Amino acid sequence: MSAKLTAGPVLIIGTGLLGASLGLALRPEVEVYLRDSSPAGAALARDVGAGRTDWAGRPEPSLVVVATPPDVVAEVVAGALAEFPRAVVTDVASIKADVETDVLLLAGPEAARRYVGSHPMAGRERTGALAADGSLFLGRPWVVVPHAGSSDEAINAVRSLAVDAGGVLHQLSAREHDAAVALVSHVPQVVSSLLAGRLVEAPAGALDLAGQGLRDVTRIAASSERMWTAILTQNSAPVRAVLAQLQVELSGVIEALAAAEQAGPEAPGVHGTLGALLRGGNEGVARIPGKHGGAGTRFGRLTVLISDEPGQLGQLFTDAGEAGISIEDVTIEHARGKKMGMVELSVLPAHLSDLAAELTRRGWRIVETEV
Ligand SMILES: NC(=O)C1=CN([C@@H]2O[C@H](COP(=O)(O)OP(=O)(O)OC[C@H]3O[C@@H](n4cnc5c(N)ncnc54)[C@H](O)[C@@H]3O)[C@@H](O)[C@H]2O)C=CC1
Ligand SMILES: O=C(O)C(=O)Cc1ccc(O)cc1
Repeated sequence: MSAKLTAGPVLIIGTGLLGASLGLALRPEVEVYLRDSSPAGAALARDVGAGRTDWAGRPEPSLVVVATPPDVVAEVVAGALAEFPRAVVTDVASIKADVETDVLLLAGPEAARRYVGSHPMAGRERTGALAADGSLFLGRPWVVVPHAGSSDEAINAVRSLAVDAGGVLHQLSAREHDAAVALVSHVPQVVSSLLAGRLVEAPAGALDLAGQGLRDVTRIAASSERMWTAILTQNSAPVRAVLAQLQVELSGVIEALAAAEQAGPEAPGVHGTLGALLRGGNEGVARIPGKHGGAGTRFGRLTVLISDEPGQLGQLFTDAGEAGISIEDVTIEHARGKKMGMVELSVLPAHLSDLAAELTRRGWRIVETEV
């Protein structure tokens, strides 16, 4: 018996990162067909195991998932509604209101009863099937976005798809969705790109000093130009609204720094403005849900120096395991040009001092602990 709710076959149109990852997540229990405007793109997704390309003449898909770039999603959805008159059709585009309006216009209200938008909040900075990963959606929010005319059957099929892929269900209207992702996804992309853009002409000597902080806030600046220009222009009003708020606050910070420059660091208002900036950041970051989806868990962090030799990392994990302490997260930073690196282990704060003591006893060099 299939362990999935989705009966299939599922046709995935657009077999890049998202489409191929979804195929991998659904197979082998669900039969997956692949289609892409690039035959090489479809063949690549087939070769990574995301589904079959030789599906002509086989049973019609019961569900079509459109995973093309966002600017062509609406026309591809409308085409699928016409080509497969019994299938439910969804898409995974990062913006929803624009797509919904265009699908209703292109397909008409009757066919559009079989359309429900969706958006898995999971991705990577890389595109294409070679970067696909069947566990991409595990434990990540998956927003189901019905429109007023979506049928219950279509809504249930798309909710089942999200669950089968391992996602955590959320349901919002297209407008609610677009406002939410402007704040949590689209503006972060703009801010990350703006900051990373400042690095283009930075002296190499300055970049050599870069630490984890810069890497954290610029990771998504490596994202696809084509996809993100389409997302930003299709969600322009909500993104602009958040950026305008940032602009006001940024002007306040610039004014405070100008006052410090002219009248000294103790000039009236300077500490108040900068303190409010930092406090707001502390409060905001504490509200981001933890990796398991609940309220944000604050972990203690412990940084260990390791030499760049085979087996060091495995030994470190073994030693932590033997101390009976579960590692919640890990980041590794290699020291450029040196045969060593820093491993930052995140653990529950109550376990931090025990772990530090045990690792020190076993000969590890602890560089920093932070509650
Ligand atoms: N990359 C990410 O992190 C995330 C992306 N999304 C959404 O997923 C969708 C796909 O993004 P990716 O997989 O990253 O892009 P991608 O560039 O890896 O894949 C898109 C695929 O669609 C194909 N394609 C383009 N036009 C087509 C058409 N008219 N008909 C059939 N195939 C066509 C391309 O050849 C390509 O293989 C986008 O709508 C994006 O907003 C959603 C969540 C995360
Ligand atoms: O890399 C990350 O942190 C992401 O959150 C990726 C992402 C990119 C685009 C989306 O529409 C949804 C998720």
